[in-house]
This record gives sequence, C-alpha cells and structure tokens, in this order.
Amino acid sequence: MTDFTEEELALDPKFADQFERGFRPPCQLYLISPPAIDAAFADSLAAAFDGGKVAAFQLRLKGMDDHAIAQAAEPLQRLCADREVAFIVNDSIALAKRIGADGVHLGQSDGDPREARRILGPAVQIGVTCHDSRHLAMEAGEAGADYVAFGAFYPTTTKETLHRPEPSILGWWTTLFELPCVAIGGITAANAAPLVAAGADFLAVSGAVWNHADGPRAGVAAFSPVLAGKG
Ligand SMILES: Cc1ncc(COP(=O)(O)OP(=O)(O)O)c(N)n1
Ligand SMILES: Cc1nc(C(=O)O)sc1CCOP(=O)(O)O
Ligand SMILES: [Mg+2]
Repeated sequence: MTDFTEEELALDPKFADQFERGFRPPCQLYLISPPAIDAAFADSLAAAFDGGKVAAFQLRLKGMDDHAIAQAAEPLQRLCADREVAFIVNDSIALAKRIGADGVHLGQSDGDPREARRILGPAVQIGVTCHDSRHLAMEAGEAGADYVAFGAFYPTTTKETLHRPEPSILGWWTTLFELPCVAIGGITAANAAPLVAAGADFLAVSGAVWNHADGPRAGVAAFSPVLAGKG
C-alpha cells in the first residue's frame, strides 16, 4: 500500500460504474467542543443536544493538561451518557483510557491507532485524521481505525489547516470501503450539502454550532434539513 501515489489511488471515473455503493445510514452530526470552555459549558452542550440528533461529541480542549481536561470532562461525559451521545476524547489515548471515554480521535502525530487499540480494547472507537489523503485513510483503515476524517473542506478559524480535500474524496472512500468517513473543517448548514451528497457518514462541526447567532440549539437544528438530504 505504501508504494502507491495519491494519483494512483484515485478512483478512475471510467471504472466508477463497476463499484456499487452499499447501504449506509444517513449522515449524522459529530459535534466538536470549542477549543476552550467555561464552567457553564454543560448547559450549552445540553442546549445543543436539544436542537436535534447528535451522534458523537468530541472534547477538544487545546493547551490544557490531561488532569484539567479530565476534570472538565466529568459533567460532559455524564450528559453524553444520558443523551446517548458517544463521548470522544481528542489527542490523548491515556486520557481516553483514564476516563473511560467511548472513543479517541488521533491526529497524524497524536499516537498510533494500533497502540490505541491495544490500550483501549475493541469496544472503544478510534478515529484518525487523514487530511486530503487517500493513502493515509487506507493506512488508518489497515491499522484498525473505526473512522477516518478528511478535512478541512472549507476555511475555518477554529484551527490552522494546511489541507483542502475535494468532496469527491468522500465518494471515493464510501464507494470502496465500509469504514465510516467524517468530513470536517468550516462546515456550516449552508455549505454542507455537497459533503452529504458526496457520501460523508458524519459532519464534524464546531464553530457553526457554538457561534450560531441564535445559540447552540439553533446551531444544531440548522443542520437537520441538510442531514436529511434536503439542504
Ligand atoms: C473528527 C476530527 N477530525 C479531525 C480532527 C483534527 O485532529 P488533529 O489533526 O489531531 O488536530 P487537533 O484537533 O488535535 O488540533 C479532529 N480533532 N477531529
Ligand atoms: C479540529 C479540526 N480539524 C480539522 C482538520 O482539517 O483536520 S478542521 C478542524 C476545525 C473544525 O472546526 P470548525 O467546524 O469550527 O471549522
Ligand atoms: Mg490532535
């Protein structure tokens, strides 16, 4: 696999009709926390969950140590359990293990998915950032990831990003692989339709929910039509 170039890995359109896309559940929302939160954040998260179905919540607090994140996680993890939302920890396999998270999201320099599996066991969801790379996504799949994440599809102020995939990478992935794919980066209710149409299994969203003019409940609710394919 490591011998292929990105170009070689691209699905040649002339062969596309030879592949049949299997059934996939409708696209779902994967909510990412703001990079910093305050003591009242649990109320905002509850409001977001009131806005519509959220499949997963990722606690992504940057620049804090694991001990502080573990403390902040407690009420949020409880709320997620009550609302049947998967609770995913960003960056840290050790923290995910310590607090018994439902999953961990690993960037390309956050740790090895095989090591994460060894430490966290078979039931914990492991996600891997793959930027705009088919190659990284196939490597993540081979390493036992539960989902691959492509991004940033649109400009974002939440994180400095270097990669800008085309929506077609989602169609390529879902045509060839059963493993779910996540689209991330600058996604709003207004620009999400091409990602849903291309085959994203999940939309990972932060700013569009937390910075929504009418609050996080409205921020989540705004995605309902586009997730239903009516955007
Ligand atoms: C669902 C999802 N996709 C991508 C990322 C980005 O992870 P990473 O590249 O490690 O960058 P940071 O989020 O750690 O700044 C993610 N967190 N979640
Ligand atoms: C955390 C993150 N990772 C990205 C990637 O491209 O890997 S983009 C991003 C920011 C997501 O937040 P928003 O929805 O506000 O753009
Ligand atoms: Mg990371």
